[in-house]
Amino acid sequence: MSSIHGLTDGPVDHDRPVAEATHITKRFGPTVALSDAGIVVRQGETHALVGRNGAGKSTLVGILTGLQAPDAGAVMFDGTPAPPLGDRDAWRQRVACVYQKSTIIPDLTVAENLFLNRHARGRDRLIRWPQLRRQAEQLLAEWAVDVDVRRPASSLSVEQRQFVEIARALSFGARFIILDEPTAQLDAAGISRLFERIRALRAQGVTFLFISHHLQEIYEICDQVTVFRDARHILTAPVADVSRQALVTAMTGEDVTMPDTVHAAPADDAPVLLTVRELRTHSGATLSMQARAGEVVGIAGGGGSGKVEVAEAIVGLARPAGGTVTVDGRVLRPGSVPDALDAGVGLVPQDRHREGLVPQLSIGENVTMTVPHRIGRNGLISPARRDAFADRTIADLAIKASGPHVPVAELSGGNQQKVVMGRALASDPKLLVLITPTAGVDVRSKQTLLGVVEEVRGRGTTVLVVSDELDDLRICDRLLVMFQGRVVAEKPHGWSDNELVAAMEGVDLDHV
Ligand SMILES: Nc1ncnc2c1ncn2[C@@H]1O[C@H](COP(=O)(O)OP(=O)(O)OP(=O)(O)O)[C@@H](O)[C@H]1O
Repeated sequence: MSSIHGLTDGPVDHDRPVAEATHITKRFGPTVALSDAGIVVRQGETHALVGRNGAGKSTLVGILTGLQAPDAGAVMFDGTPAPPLGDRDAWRQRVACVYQKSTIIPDLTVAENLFLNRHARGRDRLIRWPQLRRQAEQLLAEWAVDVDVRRPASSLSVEQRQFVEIARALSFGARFIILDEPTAQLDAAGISRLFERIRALRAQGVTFLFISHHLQEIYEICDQVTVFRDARHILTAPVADVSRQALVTAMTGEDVTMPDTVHAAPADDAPVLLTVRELRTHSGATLSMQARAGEVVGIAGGGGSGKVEVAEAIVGLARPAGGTVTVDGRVLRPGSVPDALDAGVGLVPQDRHREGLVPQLSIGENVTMTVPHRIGRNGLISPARRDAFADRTIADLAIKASGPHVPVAELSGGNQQKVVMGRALASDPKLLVLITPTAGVDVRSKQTLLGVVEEVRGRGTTVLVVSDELDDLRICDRLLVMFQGRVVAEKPHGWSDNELVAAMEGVDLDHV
């Protein structure tokens, strides 16, 4: 196995480029994902890469990590040309990317994941388990990661998994780490712990490329920012020199001012559409609530609050331990998504990779999957009607794609999320349940998606927004704030960000 390295010898040289990609062009069929674009990341900095969905960020990451070859251009590490694509070990010593989607193997222990394919073996070629475990413990201790290496990787929280992946990258010798939307699934406390870790490693000379759609995070943790737009490099500058407005303008190419959300509350006499009675999840979270037609209700809460579990129980993604859900007078069959869909529920699940989409199928097939009756008759689907339906979705949600036939797998992450939303809306649902709907979605697209909510509620749809994102929650008429499995506060529209954040952390500002 390779030895466990200490950190870079000598002082950090802030002028030294650790990674450089120059004049990169990359095409996928007719799509130009990168056009003569590039980036220079210097030692010890935390460099933000931002851009709208489909701007080319993930494509650049694929090229910087040697998973994809550019059609033109070059990659250098520490001033020397990148290794050949096939030499994975050499790439691993230079760069690693921690993705939103885990790359560790759930059925293996943490120790096995850390030393996958570099097991300590004796002369008899047998794996030395005690030695392997000790090495894993030593490695995590070196990077101050407090995780029991005997645990199966599947039992790690997102935060622990990311720390393990960072430690694994460092153990290969890489001192340049790409974090691809690392905060997307973390709560506020998890984000501050991640940032502390980044700061500590940066002080030791580790360089980060940080991809995020949360611009405030970039101001908090990054020194430099690079903006890509439509496959091109637009600017690179110190974060301190770029205002938020200038950043958004660079990303969108237009001078945009964020409109104030117009808030239209539902009529007082609107009928109750959703009743959740003593719903109990297997993890012990409980919820009782009602929502009226046209009402937008938020279920807010941090990680471990139980908000996602109760939402999944409402829509049938998880079987509840008890309680009932009634939609427009119909009691839903517990744990049955088909029954919920049939009763008029539209759903944006938390994990689009697992529950959301069939990646090999086209946009058209995905958005019309739950509404075959809308695009055909007697079991025969009309491709023309399907295309027309999908074209409308593409236009309404500003999905960046050349047409309805494009397989969803070829879309950027944020655009995939919009397809999930399109599918949820396809049935004109009576109840729309959105679980962290804007994860991975760029600033402008967020406005589009949240604008759609405003529109459907105008047509009488009840919307449940399940999130810890203040932007998502701001559109709600009222919020139920969950903490440790219980609703601890209810807030009518007009709450302050501070009181909401405090309530999500379990602190009631009225009583401190
Ligand atoms: N394997 C592929 N096949 C075809 N097109 C692709 C493929 N991967 C990416 N693209 C296209 O390349 C363009 C850039 O996509 P990329 O994933 O790099 O964007 P991104 O900036 O990471 O977006 P997001 O913020 O949504 O993740 C998009 O138009 C996308 O549809």
